[in-house]
Amino acid sequence: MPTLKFSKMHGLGNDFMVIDATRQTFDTANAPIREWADRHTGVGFDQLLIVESSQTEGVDFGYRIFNADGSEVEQCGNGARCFVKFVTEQGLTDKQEIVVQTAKGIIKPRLNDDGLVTVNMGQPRFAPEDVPFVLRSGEQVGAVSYIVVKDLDSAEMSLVNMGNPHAVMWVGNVDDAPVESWGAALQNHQRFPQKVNVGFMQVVDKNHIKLRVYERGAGETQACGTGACAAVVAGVRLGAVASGEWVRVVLPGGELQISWEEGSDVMMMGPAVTVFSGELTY
Ligand SMILES: N[C@@H](CCC[C@H](N)C(=O)O)C(=O)O
Repeated sequence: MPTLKFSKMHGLGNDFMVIDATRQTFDTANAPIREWADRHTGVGFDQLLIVESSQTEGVDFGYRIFNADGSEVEQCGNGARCFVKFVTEQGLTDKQEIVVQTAKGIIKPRLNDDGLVTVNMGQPRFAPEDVPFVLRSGEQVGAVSYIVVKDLDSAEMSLVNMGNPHAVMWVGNVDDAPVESWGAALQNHQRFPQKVNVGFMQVVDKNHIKLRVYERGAGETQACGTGACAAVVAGVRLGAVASGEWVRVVLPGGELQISWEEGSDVMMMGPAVTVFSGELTY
């Protein structure tokens, strides 16, 4: 039976099992990811992160990400911060800023002197088919009738791709937003054949938003880094959030700082924590 060393990490409560595939053999095809993700009988995590070597000039590492349901995804913001902390703590690099290849492009996480991590998350994409769209009153989204949202009779969702797909809805109060029901229904809506991460954003002021995210392949998480980036991008485009300034994004698990202006890369800053390291056989 193969044995595997791993670390358990989290970024604002969005938790990860992190595997170093540069110094041990790891075959994702045979990995029981769903079993490991189980919070009662496994390690328990929202995403599995795999650190790989890179053969590409100027790129330090490869980074693969799997959701708790076993699906492979393109990007993970909280994971990127844990990634840089992991490769530093494990002695895989002594660089403060590393260049990482993900399934959808390059990201550049940097470990700051104060222990926080800043990540250049690259540019958001707005494909022509990703223009904001409106669900009208009475439209059926999965099993959920749309009329429920307060006194609104329609809601616009901004579709922002941060490498992975996000739909961001601007709501009056995140505390009573229908995150579970709407998140699950929208995620499986025919409009999103690849499924989607659904964010519920409350704008407190131009430099402060609150956010809850129902993640593709994991359900509602304590925090979603790419979701926070997508929400700030959506907020800037809607004129509700400050452009080119740090915006506080308060999630159930804590706080991130995100900054973006049209035409620029999205910057994210926040913590990354190692919980424990272990070894398992499978
Ligand atoms: N928690 C993540 C996002 C992980 C991937 C996402 N669930 C997807 O399927 O796209 C983050 O911090 O960005």
